[in-house]
Amino acid sequence: MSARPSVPEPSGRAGDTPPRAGAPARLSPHALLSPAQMAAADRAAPAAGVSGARLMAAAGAAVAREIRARWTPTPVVVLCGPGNNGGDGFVVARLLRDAGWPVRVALWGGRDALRADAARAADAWSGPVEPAGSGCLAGAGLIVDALLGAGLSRAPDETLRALIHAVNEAGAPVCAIDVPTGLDGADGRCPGAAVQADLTVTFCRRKPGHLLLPGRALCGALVCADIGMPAAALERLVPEVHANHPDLWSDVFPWPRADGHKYRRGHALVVGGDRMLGASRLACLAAARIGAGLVTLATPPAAWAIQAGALTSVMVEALPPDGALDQTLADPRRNALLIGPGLGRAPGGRGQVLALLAAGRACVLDADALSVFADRPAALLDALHGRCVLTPHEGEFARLFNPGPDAAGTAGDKRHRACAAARRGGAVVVLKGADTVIAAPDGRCVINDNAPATLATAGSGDVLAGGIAGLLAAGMPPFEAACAAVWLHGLAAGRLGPGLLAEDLPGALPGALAALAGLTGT
Ligand SMILES: NC(=O)C1=CN([C@@H]2O[C@H](COP(=O)(O)OP(=O)(O)OC[C@H]3O[C@@H](n4cnc5c(N)ncnc54)[C@H](O)[C@@H]3O)[C@@H](O)[C@H]2O)[C@@H](O)CC1
Ligand SMILES: Nc1ncnc2c1ncn2[C@@H]1O[C@H](COP(=O)(O)OP(=O)(O)O)[C@@H](O)[C@H]1O
Ligand SMILES: [K+]
Repeated sequence: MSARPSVPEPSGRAGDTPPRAGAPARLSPHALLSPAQMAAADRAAPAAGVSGARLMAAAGAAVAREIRARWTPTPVVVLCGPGNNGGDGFVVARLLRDAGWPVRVALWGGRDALRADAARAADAWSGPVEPAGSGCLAGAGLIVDALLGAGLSRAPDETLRALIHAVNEAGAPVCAIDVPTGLDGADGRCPGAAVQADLTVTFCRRKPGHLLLPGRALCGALVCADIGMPAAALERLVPEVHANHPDLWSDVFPWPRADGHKYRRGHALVVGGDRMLGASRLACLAAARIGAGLVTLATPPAAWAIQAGALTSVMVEALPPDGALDQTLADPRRNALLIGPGLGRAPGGRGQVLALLAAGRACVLDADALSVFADRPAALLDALHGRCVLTPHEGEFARLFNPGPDAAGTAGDKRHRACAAARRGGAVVVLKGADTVIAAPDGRCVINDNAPATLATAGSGDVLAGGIAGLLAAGMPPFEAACAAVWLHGLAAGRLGPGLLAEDLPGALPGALAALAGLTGT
């Protein structure tokens, strides 16, 4: 197995490859840079030996290459804006024309607005430059969006909005340079209007807005091109967020050991309710498939016979009628706890959650284990500890963290809300969705991008919660366990394809684990 970076510390540089003596550290390829960080790298590049013009030439060449790899020659309209994004557009125009493509260029904003490298790139374009307006798109077989880059400084004004709408209504495929215009690369939001691209070519590193919705959906296919940014220009950047990838956590993945036995692989305890019985079963199966050596389902007595009849390798035990957990927690080898799937909102639920938290063991709280605290979130948040993982979807998250007297003050984009919630709770927060964000109380943050839309089906969250519990039982630290389970969950779903039911997911975990083993050389 090759040496891999670990997930970075918030204020450190872990996560990036250790430097050779005298050489700058290499920024993790999974780091997501803010537009401000990317701009700082652009500014630092010349002192590190690579001029802005060279970067722009490489950026334009990368875009032209990606276009030529996907489309056959067709009339292209390149829409250029007033900044360096527009400069990249002029380079693309020249390269495509040199390759024999029919190319027209339309400029949004006056030629005098172009500065430095962008002005020089415009000078190197010898063809005509039309004013950008809806008419300039007539006859386009492909539109190149070089209007604005990632650092949107304000919502598009009326003329830009009209241009964006014209692009989206032109009926031609769109290749966006760096980001679709109107999308804020920092957070994935688009205040006003944004270009809908089929292909987006960005440079050096992706930005959070490429992964977070709605940004991700606006990008179409995303390519991150190497444009020769010198390592020294990136060396001072401390990425605050990464894209989820095994490189971030595979070094602590709990593969079974040749000298192991089932107790070494951990014992996950799932506390179920007396309704929605399938939910806790799905969680148990996922916990066992992903790596726990033993799994026990503790169930209300009324559900015992059904659960015991439906499960084989998972042990099923009946709780006392009052739901007290002291007996079931008496065995300290039950080292990872899960409550929530199928719990329901019966009055005893809160007490059970607090009892599990009081045990101080690794613990996953999902679904109703979160919702039962909707009227008094502080009662839950104050009881959490550093080995807890919360797995809310947006609805459950809002119940706990919406601004209010108890709130974590979680306004803002999805990443910042998840991070604020993790800080407030002192626990790992997995804020689920197509762009699941995993945040740790120490500031680490990962965005997942491998989950297919077929996961939007009842019970898939129960499988995820069980997967996290299984990895916790097997000894993985909470943040890494959450990242790994989310990634494996997405991969398993992707491998199943259309028609997926939540009950298919545990059975698809072995294939996903095998793929992980192959990827990491385990
Ligand atoms: N990151 C890199 O490694 C490289 C980046 N390059 C390109 O440089 C771009 C960044 O260049 P710039 O910083 O000049 O950014 P832009 O090309 O996005 O232009 C910024 C200009 O647009 C204005 N603006 C921002 N939002 C606006 C709005 N809503 N309405 C009207 N005007 C608005 C700003 O005030 C500013 O004048 C990147 O997106 C990329 O395409 C490449 O040229 C070279 C390498
Ligand atoms: N459109 C989507 N694309 C990708 N993943 C999704 C999408 N919608 C939901 N998911 C994922 O599916 C799971 C759903 O969990 P949850 O909402 O708790 O459902 P349930 O309670 O039915 O199990 C989460 O892991 C979530 O991230
Ligand atoms: K653009």
